[in-house]
Parts: sequence; structure tokens; C-alpha cells
Amino acid sequence: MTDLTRRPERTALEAAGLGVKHRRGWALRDCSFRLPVGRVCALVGPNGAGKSTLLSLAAGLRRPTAGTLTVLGGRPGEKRVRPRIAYLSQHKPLYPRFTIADTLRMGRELNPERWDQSAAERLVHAGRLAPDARVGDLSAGQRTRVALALAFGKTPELLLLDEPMSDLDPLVRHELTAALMTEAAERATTVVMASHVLAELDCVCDYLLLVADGRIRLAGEVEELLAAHTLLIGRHEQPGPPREFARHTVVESRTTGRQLTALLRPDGPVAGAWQTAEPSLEELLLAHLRAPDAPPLLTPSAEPRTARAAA
Ligand SMILES: Nc1ncnc2c1ncn2[C@@H]1O[C@H](COP(=O)(O)OP(=O)(O)OP(=O)(O)O)[C@@H](O)[C@H]1O
Repeated sequence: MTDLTRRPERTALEAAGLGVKHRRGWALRDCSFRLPVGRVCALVGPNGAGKSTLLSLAAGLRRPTAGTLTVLGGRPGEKRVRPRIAYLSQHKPLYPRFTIADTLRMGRELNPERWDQSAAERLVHAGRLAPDARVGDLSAGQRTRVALALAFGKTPELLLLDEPMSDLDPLVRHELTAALMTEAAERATTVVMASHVLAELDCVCDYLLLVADGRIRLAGEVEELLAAHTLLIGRHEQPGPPREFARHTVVESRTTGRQLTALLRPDGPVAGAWQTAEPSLEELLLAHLRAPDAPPLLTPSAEPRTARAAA
């Protein structure tokens, strides 16, 4: 029976045929995906894959060369969208002459309707930073904390973070990740977080966008993407992949001595005497990063609705 009380999931980001061309080539090409609201999404890919380009498009800082990107139902950067987004770029620009208190005051004045002073201060206090300390005198990690405080204080519906934790020590990284998760859960904030630290994404993100060479390779719920793959280990002495794999999608297959390890997207049961397991998120990502030509996979919630409507 159809549940009529169930509202369709709203969309935080939707790309259709999205492309960005720089002087030397395409940074993003023919990207189509959807990110539903309320997800914590890892944005993963090798250096130069197009992650920062995608985030800066979503923040309204640059325009696509081709296709469209919709953010919270509007155009990136437009007046009704901009106040609902916080974007922390890799460079975390802050005014070095401002004190921390000045910086938070600026946040309050620029976002009078949404500002949450206590959310911003909680983060500053947890780092034992003095409000009268000058931003220019802080370490890189301390500046990251202040930049995150500014982003949290804005109480965004969509938080775009470009490698936010890269210059933090492990303890602070842990603490700030926990704070981020608490704030996101309390307000049902959608978070998109570009990161290279694969092991740390596992417990944090429930959605994944994998970009490689400017194209979307994987998109969707982490659980569904993991469940669609199987890791196989077993004895294999012939050259090339085993014949039993022919009807399945082989993402990656490696042989060390007589042992074969493969990541498959199986189409039914896999014949043969293999040890099988569901991959960890890190195993899934590493295999796809090593095999950029593997066919892309989008789960149903990550399929753009505009494309479906047009079909
Ligand atoms: N302003 C620019 N002018 C010319 N090319 C650019 C510009 N910005 C990015 N690019 C190119 O676009 C591609 C994607 O860059 P982008 O910074 O989006 O990648 P990334 O995935 O964020 O990489 P990283 O993990 O190293 O931060 C790269 O080839 C880069 O050289």
C-alpha cells in the first residue's frame, strides 16, 4: 500500500550534464547526480579530480560551462540561496587583523537572521582560544577552528567543506568531527565534505560522491554502494581474471603470487570457491581510485530527478 503521509525527499544538490572548462581542459565533465537533504556526504577523488571546482560551483563562486547545478531548489549564489549555505574553502580566508571576537561579530552582522552565537562560541571555547586573540597570530589548525565556528554560527542548511580537517592534529580532528556531526544531526544540516582521509569518512558520512577525472564514478548511500559490491579472495593460477567473473562487473582484480583479490559488482551469485565479504568503505574507494575506468554506479536516490522527468 502506498504511504500517502511520506513526503518525497527534498533535494540539496542536483547536477545535470554539469561541466566546467578551464583554460587547459575540463575540470568537470557531464556530471549528473542528486544529493537529498539531510545527508552527510563525502566528496572523494584523486588530486585534480574536480572536487574543489564542484564545491565552488555550489557556493556560487563560479559558473558552469555546460549543464546546470541546482542548490536547495535555486541557482547557486542567488539571493534566496546564499544565506542558507556556508562554504569553507581550502584556504579558509579570514581577516588576520581581526580578533576572534571581531570575527564572530562580523558573522553575526552578516547573518542577522540565522546567526547562533552560542554554536560559534562553543567551538572557540572547546579549543581554549581567547576571544581577544588575533586571527593572524593563530596556528593553521586554530584558524580552521575559527573558520568552522563562523560556518556553524551561520546555521546553514547546506555546509560545504573543502578538506576542512587537513591541518588539524588527530585529537582536534576527532573533536571537531564529533562537533560537526552533533550540529548536523541537531539541525538536519546537509554536509558535503571533500576529504582524502578515507579511513575517517567511514563513521561520519552516510552518502558518497566519488569523482575522478572530472566525472562522477559513484554516488549514493554508503550502505547501498557497499552492498552492491563484493570483495573476493581465493586461489587463482591462470593469467587474467577467472572465467567465472565474465558475467559480473569487475571493478578491480589483483593477483599476488597465487592469490587473487577482486572487487566485483556481482550480477547474481559468483561461481567458484571464493572467500567473500562486503568491502569496507576504504576498500571500495581504493579499488575505484585504482580503477578509474570501472563503470559508474548511482543508487536510485542519487539519480537526478530532472533527467528522470525528461526521460
Ligand atoms: N582557476 C583555474 N584555472 C585553470 N585550471 C584550474 C583552475 N582551478 C582548477 N583547475 C584545474 O581543474 C582541475 C580540477 O581541480 P580541482 O581543484 O577542482 O581538483 P580537486 O579534486 O579539488 O583537487 P585536490 O584534491 O588536489 O584539491 C585540475 O586539473 C586543476 O588544474
